[in-house]
Amino acid sequence: MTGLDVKNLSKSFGALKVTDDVSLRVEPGEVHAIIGPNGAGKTTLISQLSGQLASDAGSVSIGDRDITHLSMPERVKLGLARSFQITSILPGFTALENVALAVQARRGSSFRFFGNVAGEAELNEAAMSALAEAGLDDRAEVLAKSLSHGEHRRLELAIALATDPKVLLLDEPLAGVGGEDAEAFVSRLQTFKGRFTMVLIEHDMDAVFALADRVSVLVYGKLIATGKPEDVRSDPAVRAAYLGEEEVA
Ligand SMILES: Nc1ncnc2c1ncn2[C@@H]1O[C@H](COP(=O)(O)OP(=O)(O)OP(=O)(O)O)[C@@H](O)[C@H]1O
Repeated sequence: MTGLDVKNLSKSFGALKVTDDVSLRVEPGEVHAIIGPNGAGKTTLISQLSGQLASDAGSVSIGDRDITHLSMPERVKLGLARSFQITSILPGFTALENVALAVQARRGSSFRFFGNVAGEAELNEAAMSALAEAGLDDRAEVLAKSLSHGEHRRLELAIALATDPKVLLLDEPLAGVGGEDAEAFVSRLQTFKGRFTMVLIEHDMDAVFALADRVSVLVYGKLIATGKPEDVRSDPAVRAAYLGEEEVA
């Protein structure tokens, strides 16, 4: 199992310091949630971890490998996957074809377009297994553009799983997913616990408290607390800065 080490990471947009000297150790196998009010810098931080956004300062390591200067595809090959923006879904292709492309990308084979991909039984088998893990195998032949919002989310998860992640970055997986679908999605994510490390950004506090081993709280780009969910929930500084605000709302 592989952990993630984040040291003194910062990013500014113009005069706005969006992440400010963030240091964080995500233990191997842990589900680590990052919570915080709107605009706190959570998505920016995930983008810095995934390599979509270059940091102004600081370092990121996966296991003992420093990946600070690696591109996103290089990070994916080392096992750091981001759902849900790792690959944009191709609406005119089936769920299976979308996942098959991710399998192919992981294997580092050149980006051959369809015809070849659909014909490769072994590739399809790996893609089907990722689809099944995301609960979407019965929709394998459906065009991505015909999937519901909840199914899209599951397709994005399947695409991330197809890269065989060691560390999975989940950026608001429940956004726009409601009710029973959300509960089913949380249960699905729970089945991945212990298989790989997860960093989760999520506004749905029920999901956070159901999934996270530890929680870090980001406010105005700074981490103000890290700890077990129950400790963070009762931390006065956190309540004042964030959770209290939700209750008032
Ligand atoms: N590319 C960019 N250029 C300029 N400002 C940006 C850019 N990306 C983000 N910001 C600003 O940085 C701040 C943090 O944004 P970010 O999306 O990281 O926050 P967040 O915690 O994920 O918010 P939310 O919970 O609302 O998704 C915001 O004020 C946002 O407007």
